Amino acid sequence: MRLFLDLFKLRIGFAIALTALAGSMVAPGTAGAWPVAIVTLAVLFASAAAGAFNQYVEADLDRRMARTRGRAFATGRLQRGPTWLAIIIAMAAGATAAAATVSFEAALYTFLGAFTYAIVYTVWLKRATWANIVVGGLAGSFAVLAGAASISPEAAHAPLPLAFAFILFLWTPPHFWSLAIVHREDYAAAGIPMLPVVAGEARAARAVFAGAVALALSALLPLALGMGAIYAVGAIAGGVLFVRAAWRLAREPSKATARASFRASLVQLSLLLAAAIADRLA
Ligand code: HEM
Ligand SMILES: CC(C)=CCC/C(C)=C/CC/C(C)=C/COP(=O)(O)OP(=O)(O)O
Repeated sequence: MRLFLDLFKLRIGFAIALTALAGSMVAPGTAGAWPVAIVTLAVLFASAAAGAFNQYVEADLDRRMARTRGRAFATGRLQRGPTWLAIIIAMAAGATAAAATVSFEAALYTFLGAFTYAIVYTVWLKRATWANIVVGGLAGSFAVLAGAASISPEAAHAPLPLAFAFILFLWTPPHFWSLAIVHREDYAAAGIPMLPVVAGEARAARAVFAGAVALALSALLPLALGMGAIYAVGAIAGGVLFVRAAWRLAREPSKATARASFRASLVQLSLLLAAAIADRLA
């Protein structure tokens, strides 16, 4: 069970699936429960495939980092080879095909989300530039658009889904840079140019703070586009929480303040997505 959760990064998968569900809820129009359920599950499976692919490709890196040393491909508990590659590709293809039964756009964005994480971020950018995560953040944006496309092809490009896609894009860098400060030595040892490694802890901490402020402000944008009071409470509470944690990190960069900022990013996103869904159900 533990192996399964870790191999497919299922906790992250559930967050991505919740993101897609929120995308479908804020999209204009209504559809049956089926298309929404199919696309939400397709995003979960596509994310699982991309997460397993990431570990398949990074077995060498994972062995050099304390946090990831115990992963199945890194320890050799699972053998790298054609069988696992086939399973991973089949999962991604199956997820994209399932989304295609709903609409071309739903399939396109599900595919692009997994492709951005698995290929653009993991293979092309992660080892090459500190901006890896800025581009990689588009993966979360695609989850929003995939969810919105479960309502109708045009719904994915309506103002509210686009606003939430933008919010996810802004969310990812301060989310990840907080954690990268905690594990800076790990990334340095593995030779990965994450921001705290190339720019130092203090500048990375200031970037987290600036990112959290931009995020908290952008989270207000949906209020101008029709979201109501329930969303306002979740977006403002989450924003205040994350900005406060990021401020403490910027003032006093340390592993403890960075860990608190990472946790605050997860609470902020959960509050924002849950509030968006509740607002639409109310
Ligand atoms: C390319 C962009 C991203 C990067 C590089 C990134 C990086 C990370 C890392 C390194 C962890 C540590 C978890 C582990 O040990 O596996 C993590 C945790 C987490 N991330 Fe992200 N993340 C990204 C995007 C996202 C997105 C878009 C979401 C959700 C919408 C998300 C949700 C989460 C959650 C829920 C956790 C906690 C999981 C746990 O406790 O195991 N992340 N992230
Ligand atoms: C629409 C759709 C299917 C979207 C899926 C996108 C997705 C799963 C994004 C998550 C990105 C992520 C968990 C990165 C982990 O970083 P890392 O792999 O560098 O972390 P590590 O050091 O723990 O391996």
